[in-house]
Amino acid sequence: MSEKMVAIMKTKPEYGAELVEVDVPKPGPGEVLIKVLATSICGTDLHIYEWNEWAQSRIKPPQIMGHEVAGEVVEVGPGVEGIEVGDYVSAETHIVCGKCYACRRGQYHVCQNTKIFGVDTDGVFAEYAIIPAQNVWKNPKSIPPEYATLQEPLGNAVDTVLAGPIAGKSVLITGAGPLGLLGIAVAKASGAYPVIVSEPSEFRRNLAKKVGADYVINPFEEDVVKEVMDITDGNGVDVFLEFSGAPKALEQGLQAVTPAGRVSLLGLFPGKVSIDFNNLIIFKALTVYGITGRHLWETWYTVSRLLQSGKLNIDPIITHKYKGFDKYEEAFELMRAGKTGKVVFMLK
Ligand SMILES: NC(=O)C1=CN([C@@H]2O[C@H](COP(=O)(O)OP(=O)(O)OC[C@H]3O[C@@H](n4cnc5c(N)ncnc54)[C@H](O)[C@@H]3O)[C@@H](O)[C@H]2O)C=CC1
Ligand SMILES: CC(=O)[C@H](N)C(=O)O
Ligand SMILES: [Zn+2]
Ligand SMILES: [Zn+2]
Repeated sequence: MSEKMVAIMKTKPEYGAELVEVDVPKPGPGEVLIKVLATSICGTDLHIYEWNEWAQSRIKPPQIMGHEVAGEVVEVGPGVEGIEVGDYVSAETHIVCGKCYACRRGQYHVCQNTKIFGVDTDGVFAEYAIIPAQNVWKNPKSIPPEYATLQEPLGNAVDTVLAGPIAGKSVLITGAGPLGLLGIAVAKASGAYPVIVSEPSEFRRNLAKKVGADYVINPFEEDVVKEVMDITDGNGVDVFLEFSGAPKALEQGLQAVTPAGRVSLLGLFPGKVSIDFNNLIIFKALTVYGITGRHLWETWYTVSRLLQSGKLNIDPIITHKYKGFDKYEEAFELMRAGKTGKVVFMLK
């Protein structure tokens, strides 16, 4: 193994990133070193690349980017047990403390001391990467690296879709970005029908149909609520899954969900949102879930088994696969333009 490696690094507190050559890191106590086989871009990486307000408040350059990964363990640090050189792994991004009130209640996804690797530490957009041993997830060889790297965002989609009963339920999904597209795949694999998707981008509405959406709506040109009512004989949908972070979509979904229906909210809104709570939530007796991260480790088992079942139609979602990191600027610009589903860097 060479002592140097290539990495995509946020080198400066400004727009963009650089492809740099750095030392291959050594795993410390409780850490493993992996050779990266595949890694994929998350919307959060785009925020860091664009250097938006949130990124400026959280990221401390210089720092290697990226947090979605599949790789092979090449070195194990002192004190690590149960992980061997050669293991094929992915990683949970939330580094949790195990000591806080949330962790002690088993609610690790809302650990009050969460650190996120690739956000608060060096990440995985590199030939090799350090992963805390407590965050390592072992993959079966049957899951190819380009799927295995998507397990982390698939976990967000699984927690959103499967927060309540879904088989045989009518569903509205607002937002068919990478996460909404994964949500469509999970909903269809889980027996939902019809799955109605509201998405302003034609490119992404077409992707939604390829993934299995039964109906697609352009919210900028059609009346979402009317379309949903027409499709559901005036009843509304049983389940509303919000993946856009658009306040208008939230309001439309709350109007379109049937009384006593279920709502899962994953999308992050640009700021405070004004909602008619009395008429859209309380008098409709809705069950509303806030979704963040992944339940550890239950969600990872669900994601892995869904992938192994072969029922998740995620091939159309992987719209761009790059060999190595050389075209990383093109990848980020295409993502920024909304012209992608998931973008994967293959390093095998
Ligand atoms: N809660 C959590 O743990 C996490 C939340 N997120 C959030 O989930 C959301 C989805 O993530 P990505 O797919 O990566 O985001 P994205 O920004 O790529 O996709 C959002 C989609 O919503 C669409 N959209 C915009 N306005 C709309 C409207 N009025 N109606 C319907 N669709 C509309 C956009 O065209 C876009 O395709 C984002 O807000 C992201 O910040 C992402 C990761 C974790
Ligand atoms: C911050 C992230 O983007 C990450 N995917 C998460 O689930 O927290
Ligand atoms: Zn992410
Ligand atoms: Zn904790």
